[in-house]
Amino acid sequence: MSKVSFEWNQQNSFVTVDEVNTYKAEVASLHKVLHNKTGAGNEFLGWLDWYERDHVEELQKIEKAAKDIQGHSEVLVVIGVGGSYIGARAVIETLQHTFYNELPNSKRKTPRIFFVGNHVSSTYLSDLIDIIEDFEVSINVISKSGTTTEPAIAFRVLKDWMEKKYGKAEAARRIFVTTDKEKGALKTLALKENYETFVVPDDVGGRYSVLTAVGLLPISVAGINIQELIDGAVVATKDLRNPTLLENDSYQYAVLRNILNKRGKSIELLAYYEPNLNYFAEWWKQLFGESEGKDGKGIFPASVGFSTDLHSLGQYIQDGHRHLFETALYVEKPRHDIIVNINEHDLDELNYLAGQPMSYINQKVLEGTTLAHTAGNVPNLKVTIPALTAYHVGYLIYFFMKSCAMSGYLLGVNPFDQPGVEEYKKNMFALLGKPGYENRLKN
Ligand SMILES: O=P(O)(O)OC[C@H]1O[C@H](O)[C@H](O)[C@@H](O)[C@@H]1O
Repeated sequence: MSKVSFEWNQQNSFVTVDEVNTYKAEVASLHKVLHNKTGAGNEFLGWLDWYERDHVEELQKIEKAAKDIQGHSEVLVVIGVGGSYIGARAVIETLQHTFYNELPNSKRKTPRIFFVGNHVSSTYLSDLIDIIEDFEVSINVISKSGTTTEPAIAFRVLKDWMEKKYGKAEAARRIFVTTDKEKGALKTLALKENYETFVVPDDVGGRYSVLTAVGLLPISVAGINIQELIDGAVVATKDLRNPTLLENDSYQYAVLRNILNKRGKSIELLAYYEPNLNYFAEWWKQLFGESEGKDGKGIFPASVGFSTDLHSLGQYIQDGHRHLFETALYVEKPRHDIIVNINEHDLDELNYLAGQPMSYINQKVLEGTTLAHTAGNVPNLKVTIPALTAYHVGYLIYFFMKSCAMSGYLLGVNPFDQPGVEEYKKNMFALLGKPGYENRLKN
């Protein structure tokens, strides 16, 4: 089976093999640091070989809960933010029908999935309640800490709404909690209310947790085969354990990023050509942004959807400030293809494309863009995905997580913490009058 692969060449990346190879020894040594778990953030390396361990029971428990939800619910509301939100959404949107929630019941056999608790918009929450009102609903509330404000507020409102709609006992049967195995407010509440619980492993940080219960329950409810996702991640775990730089795609990607960053290319654009990858790019942004953006360092991760953004941001990318490099996500085989038809009158002058599949045209968009952007001094890298299947997406997720760990270590930061995100929270708590924060804004 063909695999997810990272491709770069001197012509497009402006980096030579010799330059990459100067990192050979450092990468080999950081590989040991990573796998022997002796580096910064080593308490959060559970994901590194998580997939190879025996998770039969856990996956069965997730699949059973997903079946129950599918059986009695037309809607699943997923409450969470950051790593407790984006991963599940990324995988569902990547693998499911583009218009999944809009599909009529005859075409969508699994519940609609709505996400909330990832901001503090009252309009969104109230519109959500409006749209789910007449449906049978279940909730999966996800929070590793169990105390994050955004999901906590949404859950407080929706718990109340569920209890009014169903009564306490039936609401409890429809509320599924994913949190720490023993501590935190959500765990305490789950015990008190008798909610079914799923565990966020201690040694896996939020942004590395999509292929644990955090992402797998909503993904399974959406009808996606979670075993195939894990299978892909298992193969990636094996493939990307190779310490030799030029034989390890994830390490090459990490090195290329670091070389380009040192040359002042401080913004990376993840460019996707399938709209289904929109939320995958959001997941990738959290992964790299929170992992590397610290100590005054890091590449700012941004994303662009092509060809859409070629008609807006394309101008800047081609001609603006030269601090960009681009990594294309190329899907070799789309889920569906359409052949351009011939037209007798050819008023749109497209007959030269008649008989061609749209995927061929999309591929030429990518090739033309790569040529244009490299000519405009935007180095280009490429990740090829054979097809958007659960297996390949599982592989791709692991590829990026492994790259990110190595990339962070090469940069000299701890890729597994996120101290910076606490700042706004402390100010917000002080401004809201939360006890204990009274002195925060005094000077
Ligand atoms: O799962 P939770 O504890 O609710 O955390 C959810 C998210 O919020 C935090 O502020 C962090 O920035 C993220 O890394 C984390 O994924």
